[in-house]
Amino acid sequence: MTLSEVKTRTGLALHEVTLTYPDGENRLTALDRVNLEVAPGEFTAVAGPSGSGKSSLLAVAATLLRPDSGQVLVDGQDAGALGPGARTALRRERLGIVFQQSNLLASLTAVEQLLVLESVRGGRVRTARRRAEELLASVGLDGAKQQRRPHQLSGGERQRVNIARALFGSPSVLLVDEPTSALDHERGAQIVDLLAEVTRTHGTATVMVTHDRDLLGRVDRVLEMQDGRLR
Ligand SMILES: Nc1ncnc2c1ncn2[C@@H]1O[C@H](COP(=O)(O)OP(=O)(O)OP(=O)(O)O)[C@@H](O)[C@H]1O
Repeated sequence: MTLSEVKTRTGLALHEVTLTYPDGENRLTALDRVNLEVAPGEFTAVAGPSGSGKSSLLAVAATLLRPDSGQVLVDGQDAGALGPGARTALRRERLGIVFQQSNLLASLTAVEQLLVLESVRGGRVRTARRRAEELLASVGLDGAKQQRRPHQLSGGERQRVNIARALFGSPSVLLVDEPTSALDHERGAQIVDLLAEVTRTHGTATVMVTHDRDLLGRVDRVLEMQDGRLR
């Protein structure tokens, strides 16, 4: 049994989360008493206008920003109650993050993008390589493409590598920021369908932030962000 199989998975919960930023003399409220629960295997989209707080919501859920008040629970663990080391461990072991901008390393092949995480963690290379290859194949990248560097892949293929990399640590929670912004409609739809599929097969509690309303029919639930409020 692997470590991931013994994880207790309850997904993501935000309770009454408020986040403010400094704004001259005042504070700007980016998140205003936000409540959100996403169960394992559930794919939730958060839509809303520019500046409504979507990226702030993801950053707080990713435990990268600490809210002014309220709780962020990942598999029932209160991120705010953890010290920096334990919070980093929580992020590494339970959270998968797909950023808007592909932040793949230019000099590494697709398979190495995943393995670099494993060498940081000190795992066994051969087992890790097999897992990386299987994951890349499962998101639609065949053997030859797994050996390509980012500039030799299309935007959609790079996004597939990002998704496989986010899944590599067997996360409970998958956070995805505007995954289709660099893609045309058809390729964007394929990426959202892929996210729906990995949410089912990997059982992740998935939250996707998006501007693209045409894609919202493909998710389990759509929530609207407006002026820092979620409904
Ligand atoms: N580091 C920061 N310092 C001060 N204000 C910020 C900071 N980051 C975001 N904001 C403000 O917080 C509010 C929410 O921003 P956020 O980036 O979360 O919105 P968004 O919905 O993701 O927008 P977009 O769709 O344009 O990416 C905005 O008014 C923004 O100007």
